[in-house]
Amino acid sequence: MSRTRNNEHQITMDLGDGHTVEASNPTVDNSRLLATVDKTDALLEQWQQAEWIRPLDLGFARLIRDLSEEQGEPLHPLVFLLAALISHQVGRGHVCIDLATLLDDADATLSLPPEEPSNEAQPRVDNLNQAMPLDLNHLKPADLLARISLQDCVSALSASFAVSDGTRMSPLILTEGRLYLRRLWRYEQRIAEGILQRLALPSPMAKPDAPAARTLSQALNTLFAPSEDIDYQKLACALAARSCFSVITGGPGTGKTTTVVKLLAALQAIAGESPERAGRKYRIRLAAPTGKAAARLNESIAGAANRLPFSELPGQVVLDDIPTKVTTLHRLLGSRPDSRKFRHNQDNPLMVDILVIDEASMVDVDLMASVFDALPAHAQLILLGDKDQLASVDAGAVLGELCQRAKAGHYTPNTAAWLAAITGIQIPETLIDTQGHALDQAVAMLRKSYRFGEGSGIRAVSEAVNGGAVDNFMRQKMRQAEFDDVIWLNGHTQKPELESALDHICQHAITGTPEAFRNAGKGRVVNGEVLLPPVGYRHYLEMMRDHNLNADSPREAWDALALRVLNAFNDFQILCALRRGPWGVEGLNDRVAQHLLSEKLISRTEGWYPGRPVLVTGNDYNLGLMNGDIGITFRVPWDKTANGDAKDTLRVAFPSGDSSEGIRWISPSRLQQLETVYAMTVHKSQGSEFIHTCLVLPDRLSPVLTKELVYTGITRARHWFSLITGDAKVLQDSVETQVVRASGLAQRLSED
Ligand SMILES: Nc1ncnc2c1ncn2[C@@H]1O[C@H](COP(=O)(O)OP(=O)(O)OP(=O)(O)O)[C@@H](O)[C@H]1O
Repeated sequence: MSRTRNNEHQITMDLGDGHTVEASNPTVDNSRLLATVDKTDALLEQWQQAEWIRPLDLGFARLIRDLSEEQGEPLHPLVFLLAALISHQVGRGHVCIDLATLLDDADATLSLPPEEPSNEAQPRVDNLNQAMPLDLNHLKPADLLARISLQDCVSALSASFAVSDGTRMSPLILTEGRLYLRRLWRYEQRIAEGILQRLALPSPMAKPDAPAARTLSQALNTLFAPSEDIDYQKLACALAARSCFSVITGGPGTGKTTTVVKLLAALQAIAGESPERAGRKYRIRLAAPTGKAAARLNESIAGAANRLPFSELPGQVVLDDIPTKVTTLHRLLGSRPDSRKFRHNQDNPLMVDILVIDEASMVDVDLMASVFDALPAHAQLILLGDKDQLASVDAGAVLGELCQRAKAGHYTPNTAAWLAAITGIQIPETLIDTQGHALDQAVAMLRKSYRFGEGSGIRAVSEAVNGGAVDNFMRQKMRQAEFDDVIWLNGHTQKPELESALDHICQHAITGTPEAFRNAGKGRVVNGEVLLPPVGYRHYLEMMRDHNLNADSPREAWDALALRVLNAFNDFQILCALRRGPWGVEGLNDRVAQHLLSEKLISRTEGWYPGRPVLVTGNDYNLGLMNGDIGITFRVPWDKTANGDAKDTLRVAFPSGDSSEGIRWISPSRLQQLETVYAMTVHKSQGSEFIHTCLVLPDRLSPVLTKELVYTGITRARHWFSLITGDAKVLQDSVETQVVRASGLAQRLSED
């Protein structure tokens, strides 16, 4: 098979059987490529060689073909194609293919051809070049599907043995114009059932004069001081207390943790007052999708619980009634090595009355379905998260979908009246909708940020990004360092020269460039806390170098040093949109290491060396390490030579992860899945927070560059944020691109 390029818009493809077809021209009939499965297979083989689709995608289509043939039913070529495409889409995070959207704009829906390598699952341009050295132009999906109608797809799929509407076993499911892999369709179904079942449970607080409702009202009035403004935290507590399923969403620092702690106190007050429970409090568990997110919630929840006015609450609530230990979801559900199945499921449910999941935007459909499987039918589920963040790495965007209508409220007049009775707050007319769905009544949005002060650029810029436009005024303020906490380091240069821009990033990584911030970052006070100016990696490396511990020092002293260094490493983090290329994690990790070496802050750049920071990239249950954990390599004098003298050896220090201040020291040779982490992808940074983040945007647009990615990158910064761009235009172009993951969950839930 060969391809020749005729002109900008036309490619002739020789299928090797005397047929040629022309591509990229909608007037040309390409349906011959869909004439037989072999022809479609030949085309997909091309796409696979060019790394447009994965071997897995083509393999899946072939498996469907073989299964059909075994049934004596040859597969329709269109079904063969769609089987490969649904597998491709699932690899990109979609739960299904919406056929109408696909036919409307196949290239955009499938992100084919890939503009740029975007993540692990997508091709490398260098590989692409090797695989297709002569001609990178392929017949595109849009060309192939130009004359295919929705009816063609539905007819071919419906007639296939491999496809059903779910009422019989089949590997593919077609429902309401959406094509699913059976597995994902089941996940979505289990999630929808779990939510709808809980939304339908009658609430003992439904009537404002019911005893439980009166206790709730009393508890909320104790927990929340009267306020002139609408207190959305109090409203969120009321809504979430009333329903067996609820979502509380809000941006950084809007008080999700503060609110949930008060909510749990109110629920325990209700349990304490309830005659049926005879004083028995609820069994509550707290979980987060990653170890890092769990550790962060651990830290903040204990503080918030300590501030509760226990003595004034009804129901004799005490501090011990509020759990402060947060576990990872995998640990909670009882993950088993080498198995997708968890120990807790319908047959062995969790012993829990209330489960709170923080950072729920990171939970994919697979894991969320497992949560519903493991929850007893009566158990209340509360999801917390920021709906505007990047969706989960794997398929689905559960939180985003559940919160699609959150901003506009859609509370029914009944809900509004109930809220007024319980909280004394009249919600704005704009949030009331006589047609509100059951789910809307259980979703609360926190609308005020308490973490960032009025002058905060992190707040202003992240809100602008969320709104889809960083306007001239905002860009100018970033360039001129007019915000207290944000700078755009090379914002004055539209398209900086590559080498100097990359060196600029490395210099910034060493010092944090405090002088570029307003007042050189000095004298900032946030919520009563005096902040230190921003720092870079020099800070933690000098802390490591300047210690005076030796072989006689107790292990606790080494632990304390490691903890200080790990905390200091958290003071700065480069975040990249891309993994590969000079602007990506791989290129920048190497380059930053070279700069640190030339500054004599590290001793080498390859292999293991003191100061090397590493990110764990897969769960290791034997070592107790979770994907996302960060460790730092130390030289420690703990081994002995043959004659008993102290001998230096390398160990990687990880926080113990159990909310204690302990450290786990692990020998580098035992660590399997990890990478150096001077630079980290924004995807990997989800659930983490750093004092100062530097977001690096590359010199051209790629499919990963979206509003959600930029928003997530900015909101990882607690106190300081810096931006470096390879092309100033990429900022706005990214912000104008939004991720829409195909899924049917929202529709299923609106059909209640
Ligand atoms: N109603 C409030 N009044 C004053 N300060 C508040 C209020 N709610 C929260 N805060 C403060 O704002 C900060 C952020 O609150 P919290 O940690 O609860 O927010 P969050 O939404 O969970 O943050 P994150 O983005 O880290 O998940 C904390 O210092 C908290 O004490």
